[in-house]
Amino acid sequence: MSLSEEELDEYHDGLVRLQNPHLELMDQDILYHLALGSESHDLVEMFGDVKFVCMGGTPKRAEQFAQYMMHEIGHKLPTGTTLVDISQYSYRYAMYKVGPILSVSHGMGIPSVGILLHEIIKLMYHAKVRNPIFFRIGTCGGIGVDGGTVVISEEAVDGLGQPSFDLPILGKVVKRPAKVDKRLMRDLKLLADPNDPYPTISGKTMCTTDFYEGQGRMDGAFCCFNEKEKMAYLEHLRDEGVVNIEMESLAFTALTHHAGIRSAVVCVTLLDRLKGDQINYPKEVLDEWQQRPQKLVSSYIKKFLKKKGRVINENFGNIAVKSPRRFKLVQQESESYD
Ligand SMILES: O=P(O)(O)O[C@@H]1C[C@H](O)[C@@H](CO)O1
Ligand SMILES: O=c1cc[nH]c(=O)[nH]1
Repeated sequence: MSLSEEELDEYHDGLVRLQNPHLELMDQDILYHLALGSESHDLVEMFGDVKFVCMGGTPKRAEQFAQYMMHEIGHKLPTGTTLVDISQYSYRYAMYKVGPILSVSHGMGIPSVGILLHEIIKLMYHAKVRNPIFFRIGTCGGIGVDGGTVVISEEAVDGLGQPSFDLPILGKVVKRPAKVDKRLMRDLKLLADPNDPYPTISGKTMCTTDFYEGQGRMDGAFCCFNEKEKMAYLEHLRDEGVVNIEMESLAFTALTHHAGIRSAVVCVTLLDRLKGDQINYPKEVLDEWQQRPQKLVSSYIKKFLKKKGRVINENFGNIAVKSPRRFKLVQQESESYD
């Protein structure tokens, strides 16, 4: 059961609550896929000032977003240090911290983002983070919209059009509603720059468990339908209000909502699926497109920090830096951003 609005309101302190009584009984909690632990690391010291958790599929995007945000908020690293992947020894996900921003890769698909969310939500809990906001910054296929369009998800549905994340647990299907935070979604929409040479729209996102047949593609190793059937399906999706298809929004919105964490999904379309299956734009074009959702999320973060009286162009919080022997944290200025 998710926390109701009233229950959330009771938690004035904004701390992340876990709905798992068993964790309290454990001596330590090993966040295995992040290469972190509640006893081996001082998680409050390392992550206590996090306000934004931004996720995308690839390690490269996580690093690029961290570098970009470093520039955008004027975050300075101590002389002689570089940004490091805090989770590099997990060999699974990549994670960078830039002041109040965590930039993490989630891999492809619901199982991968689901595992990461369990551990990141526990990380928020152990670190005593208050009121964090999560973003998925991704790519997708558009339905009736050109490549390069930025899509903010209004709702997420599965491949059968159901707005819930259904997970078999102990032999029974547990349904968790895939709810987008409407206020966050509207705030993001208002931040779209009318001078951008590309549209920013919102709509229904379909989240599939496959990139090929599951998204109605005919260019996979297998295909069990013909062009006419495919087009009828994609046009049906369009008529149902689906504007894009990707592979993580369902678990992302459902698990953040279940944890009482505000979240939004912002993806760029890499093609219009009504026009084809293959992504054949030049790499430079695709790279530029992938920066578009980052720009929107950056506008939100910068506006938020300004509103909270945090001056852009100052150094923020704790950052992970490389030391000759091991990662260590350099304490700069510990602040909370709730
Ligand atoms: O965030 P990314 O670009 O990984 O999102 C989509 C959905 C899948 O993870 C992947 C398929 O190419 O891209
Ligand atoms: O078509 C696409 C493009 C990116 N990601 C997807 O899941 N589908």
